[in-house]
Amino acid sequence: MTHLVRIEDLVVDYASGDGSVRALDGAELAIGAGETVGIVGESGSGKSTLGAAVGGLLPGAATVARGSVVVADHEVNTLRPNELRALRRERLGYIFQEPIGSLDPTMRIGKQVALALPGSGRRADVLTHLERVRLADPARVAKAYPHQLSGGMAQRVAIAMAMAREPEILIADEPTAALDSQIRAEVLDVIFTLAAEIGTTILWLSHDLPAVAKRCRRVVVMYGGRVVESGSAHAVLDMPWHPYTSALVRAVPGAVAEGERLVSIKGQPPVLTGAAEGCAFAPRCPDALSTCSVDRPPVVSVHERDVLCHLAGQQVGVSR
Ligand SMILES: Nc1ncnc2c1ncn2[C@@H]1O[C@H](COP(=O)(O)OP(=O)(O)OP(=O)(O)O)[C@@H](O)[C@H]1O
Repeated sequence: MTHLVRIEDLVVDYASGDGSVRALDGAELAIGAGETVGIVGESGSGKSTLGAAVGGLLPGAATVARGSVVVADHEVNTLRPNELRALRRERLGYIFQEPIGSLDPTMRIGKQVALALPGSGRRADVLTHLERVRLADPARVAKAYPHQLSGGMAQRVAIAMAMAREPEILIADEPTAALDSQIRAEVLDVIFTLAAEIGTTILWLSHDLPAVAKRCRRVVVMYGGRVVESGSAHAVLDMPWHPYTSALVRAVPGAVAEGERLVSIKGQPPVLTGAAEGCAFAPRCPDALSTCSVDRPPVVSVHERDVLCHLAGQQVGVSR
């Protein structure tokens, strides 16, 4: 299988006041065309950094210390600025958490959508694109300024713009986190339906495990800047092999039967300043062996699932 996105041994550091923070610590990921992928993990696990790295959108404070990001056969880290802009324009779409912030406050919506379209962006095309994201009264929306829209409407406009050129890959960084729960499902429906119609691959960075299980074929679990488990969303979330995935699943309300206590993951996720010595999850892992805090775990691949755990070989076929 040729991969649309291939990330190998990616290490990204952020310069900060007290030194540097390692956000990605040897992340590995390969994604095929047309996949729907949910990337999950606690805050600080590196999801946003990974998503930004795919489009060469890392902020100025970030340095790629090692590794490669190949998107549609282009090594993103070595592209010239104009090549990178072309890659983003032609092949990538981004949706962020704060829809209003991603729109220009001084420009009417219609004009902004027209600018996102290929060619001259005629009025009829603008209205068609606003209809595609199921906005009622597109003519009125086109005349509005961003501050006149609700959060859900603004996110639909942002989706229309991100999908205007029918991108090969859509990177959606917690696109519904700022919305009410009912609107969330509607916005996710719009994203996933449109992407399926166009054939766009989705990379959805999310905290919402049940929604990922429902909508994505594949799940990627991140911890301490590495992908610790990936595979079919149903298989991984129904029967996690990595102790971290297992803890994450048990921390979801609804994952436990009525009357049972919700298990929170004890301890805090790490803030790395360099390479983790062993497994970054070892200090919080109930099953850690002595080797876990000193040796970095290798990737174990079994039944189309990749697991980064010293125990993985023993977990095959075993529900945790
Ligand atoms: N601009 C920045 N400057 C310094 N450190 C940063 C910056 N952006 C991210 N980090 C740090 O890098 C690590 C990974 O952050 P990242 O935002 O990629 O994680 P995340 O999983 O997306 O978190 P969240 O779910 O909260 O968005 C964290 O320790 C974070 O504090």
